[in-house]
Amino acid sequence: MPVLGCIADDFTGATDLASTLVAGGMRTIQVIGVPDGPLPADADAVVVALKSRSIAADAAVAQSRAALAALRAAGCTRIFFKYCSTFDSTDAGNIGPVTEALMAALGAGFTVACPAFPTNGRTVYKGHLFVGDRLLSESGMENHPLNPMRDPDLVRVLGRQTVARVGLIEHTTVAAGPAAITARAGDLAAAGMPIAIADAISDADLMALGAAFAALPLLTGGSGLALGLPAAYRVAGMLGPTRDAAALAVPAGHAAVVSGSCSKATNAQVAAWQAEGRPAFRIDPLALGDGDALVDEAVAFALPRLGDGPVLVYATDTPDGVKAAQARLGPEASGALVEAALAAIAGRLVDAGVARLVVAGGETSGAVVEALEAQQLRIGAPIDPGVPWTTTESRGRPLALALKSGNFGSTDFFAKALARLDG
Ligand SMILES: Nc1ncnc2c1ncn2[C@@H]1O[C@H](COP(=O)(O)OP(=O)(O)O)[C@@H](O)[C@H]1O
Ligand SMILES: O=C(O)[C@@H](O)C(=O)COP(=O)(O)O
Repeated sequence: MPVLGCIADDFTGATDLASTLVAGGMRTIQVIGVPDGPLPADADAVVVALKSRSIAADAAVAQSRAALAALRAAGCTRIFFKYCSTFDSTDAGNIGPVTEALMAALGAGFTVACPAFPTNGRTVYKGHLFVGDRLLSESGMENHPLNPMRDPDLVRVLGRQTVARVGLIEHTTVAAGPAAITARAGDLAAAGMPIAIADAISDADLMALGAAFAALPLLTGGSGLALGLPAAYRVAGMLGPTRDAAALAVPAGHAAVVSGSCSKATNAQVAAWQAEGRPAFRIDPLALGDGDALVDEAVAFALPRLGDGPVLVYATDTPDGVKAAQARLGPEASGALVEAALAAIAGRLVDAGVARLVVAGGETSGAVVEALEAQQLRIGAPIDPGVPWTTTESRGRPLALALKSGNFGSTDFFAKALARLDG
């Protein structure tokens, strides 16, 4: 019976968390959307992937509550709400509203919020989120198409999204270890702050937070906060021995990359692909909207080339390009239009024999995976930190999928990911 039930607010975030749990020796499955049937009893952890990061807060709350009910029915006694290591949200939510709804449903008197992921350069110090050596608000995330992050002070950011007051567990406390951390949590709860941002600047900090909070009914954060959980559950006698990540059976077939992320990292990855002379087709949002003409053109570009190697279809653009599209179409409408086009293209490529697909971008991955009607992902080894290969079935066909968070991956990620399957 699974111990840990996870609710992820996007699909790349879900595979990131699942990858961490697998690396910690937990048998983990990822399910797409709120499960409507029984969950496998032989998993240690179940990660429910929602596409709830950028939708209305009440819809995100409803979906998260439904996921919680399914996870509790499957026997999970610990719940993890996974959001982005760059705390992607707006003042309307959804991190705060979903956290408060899950706390209420679980009767949780205290929970922690920690997006730190030091391996990928996200650290939290004095409640401020850094990406590499820059504050969140100067990291490129201030230009995100859907949730620009312009305030790096997470106590303030989360406080704007919650009814409850938000406290801080400072680094001096975290560095002092689990006993100091739980004492501080008790003090904050008693002082009327039932949610606290926790500082963490190293994996050792995250291990201490995991050990301190493994018994809480609800944890919230990035995948880094899960680093210490497998060991803590093992110490508590809740888990069997460490398991090796299952080797994936990778299907044969053509390969493609679909990219809708406009992050700095993805822009560099698209540029690196093109600099190697690899085939790439650009989707211009301003040329979409007249039926499926551009979708047809993209498919017509890709199909004859697939026999020679992987093809990239991308809407990825610079902040100025995104601004131009948003000025004409509006931020939400341009995002939705591009997502729908990329999802349709991915579906047609898979129908035409693509069996290995890299998708860049969390919302983009959500749209693509929903269009492919995938229901469960098996998690394999990481390509880069936070991005594993996975396998699934799309309408009866086996499919290898790598869902790349916009901000993750080395510059040569796309080619590297596909080469990894051949190796
Ligand atoms: N050229 C573009 N102009 C406007 N919006 C775009 C463009 N390309 C992609 N988008 C949208 O930007 C959003 C990127 O979000 P996402 O896929 O989650 O990437 P990330 O993982 O970098 O956050 C999606 O909604 C996508 O459709
Ligand atoms: O925590 C992270 O950074 C990722 O797991 C994540 O949530 C990915 O989101 P996107 O950057 O929108 O792909």
